[in-house]
Amino acid sequence: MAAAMGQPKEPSTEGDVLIEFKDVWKSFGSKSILRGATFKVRRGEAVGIIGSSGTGKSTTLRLAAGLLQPDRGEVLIKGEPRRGLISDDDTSDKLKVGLVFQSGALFDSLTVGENVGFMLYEHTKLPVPKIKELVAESLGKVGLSGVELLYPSELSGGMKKRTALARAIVRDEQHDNVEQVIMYDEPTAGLDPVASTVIEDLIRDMHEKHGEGRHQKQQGGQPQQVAGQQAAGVGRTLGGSPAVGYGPSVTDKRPQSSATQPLPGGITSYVVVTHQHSTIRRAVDRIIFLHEGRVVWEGSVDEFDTTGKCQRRLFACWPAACIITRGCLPLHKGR
Ligand SMILES: Nc1ncnc2c1ncn2[C@@H]1O[C@H](COP(=O)(O)OP(=O)(O)OP(=O)(O)O)[C@@H](O)[C@H]1O
Repeated sequence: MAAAMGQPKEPSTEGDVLIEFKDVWKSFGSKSILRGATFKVRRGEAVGIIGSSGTGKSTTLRLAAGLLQPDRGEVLIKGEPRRGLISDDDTSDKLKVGLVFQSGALFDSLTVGENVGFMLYEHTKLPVPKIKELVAESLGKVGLSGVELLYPSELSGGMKKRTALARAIVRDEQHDNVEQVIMYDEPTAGLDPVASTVIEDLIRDMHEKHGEGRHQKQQGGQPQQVAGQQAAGVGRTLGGSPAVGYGPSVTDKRPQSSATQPLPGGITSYVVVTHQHSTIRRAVDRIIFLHEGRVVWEGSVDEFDTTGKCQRRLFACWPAACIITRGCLPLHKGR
């Protein structure tokens, strides 16, 4: 169920910052895409990244997930700079950053069960029955119980997206209980309104049941597992090649902010790139507006509706291929 809309969670301490972009620049050939992007994702947040087509939203997610490296600037993971790509980076024992691709990036030649369990089959020594159990559990969480033996070609668009979600959250929490941020790249693109709603509510639900909702209940102290609750997690779903960089890792034992002490293995925060109003409405608390490679506005969904007419105009015309009034944006620079 979607949480109350437009109530941004704004954890206040720097200890709550999980991902930080500091003046990040990225070009592809002669095309300059990100030009000084700066923002933070904090513990407990549901963030939406919006902006016109080609402005660098997916590139931003790939940088955060360690699939790309910035040309300039830094991507900090819990305050530590990512060094290199995810495969040789050492921040993964502090925070897992999972990416759910727009296409789902499922392997057509593998069954749904094999797709969902891919990371566990390839990168753990778990016995097959255990993996099947975890896969079934994960599919159950996205409402797809019993489809293990189907192939992606037999699934509807919405089912493919749910399978991709199931793959993102499948994990063996006993061996991998690091808190995590999931990045969803246009999770509802191409779906009808009903199927979109299912995905939007799933995203919100998985976060609340397996991440932030559990943090709220904890009264400080050391991270602990809530009895009887299954932690959802994320393996990295990387660049169409989910084989990269998954494996057992260690819980971050550094001190955390006591107000929002994370439980291990939870979906701590998530970031959604979307062009869909409904996704912003149902699944997001805070918006980051990217334009021409920079963050030009940040704020809650409510603020986006109510602060100046400029934002309203942008929101109203977005996501159509509207022409963003150049003189308008600098008046409303992000805070
Ligand atoms: N690996 C790459 N090599 C070359 N160009 C790339 C690469 N990845 C992205 N680009 C280019 O960078 C630009 C930004 O792409 P990106 O996918 O980040 O935009 P976006 O804001 O997510 O767009 P959309 O909303 O249309 O998905 C595009 O022009 C794209 O063609």
